[in-house]
Amino acid sequence: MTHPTERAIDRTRRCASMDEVRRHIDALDDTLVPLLVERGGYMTQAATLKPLASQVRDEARIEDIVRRVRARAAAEGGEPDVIEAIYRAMMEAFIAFEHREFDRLTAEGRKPQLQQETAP
Ligand SMILES: C=C(O[C@@H]1C=C(C(=O)O)C=C[C@H]1O)C(=O)O
Repeated sequence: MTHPTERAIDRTRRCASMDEVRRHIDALDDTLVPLLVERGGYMTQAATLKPLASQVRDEARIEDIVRRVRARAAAEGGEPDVIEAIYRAMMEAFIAFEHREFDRLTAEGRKPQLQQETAP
């Protein structure tokens, strides 16, 4: 259980101007974007490992992630509905990227072939 003083919401600084607000937002985006890029790298890995394009979108996994991040948002003093909306939009963008990666890797012949495709 997260200690109340360790919640993310409690790290938000009180600002006296919009300039200050935006400086804090820019600094957080400098942390967030590299993490999102790193997360995207796993879409390429997933595209390599999934044998079928129909496996790129995994509804059960999406709902597991939504459940998990909603709970984490609440524990951090945030809004579960806001975090869910961000995550659903992010995962749609990543699924589209994973489909592009799946197609690219297939075209480049860098995906392991399915058993039935390699059988004589
Ligand atoms: C990375 C995966 O592929 C897709 C992308 C997901 C994500 O962005 O977390 C989740 C589920 C899948 O629809 C996966 O199956 O885990």
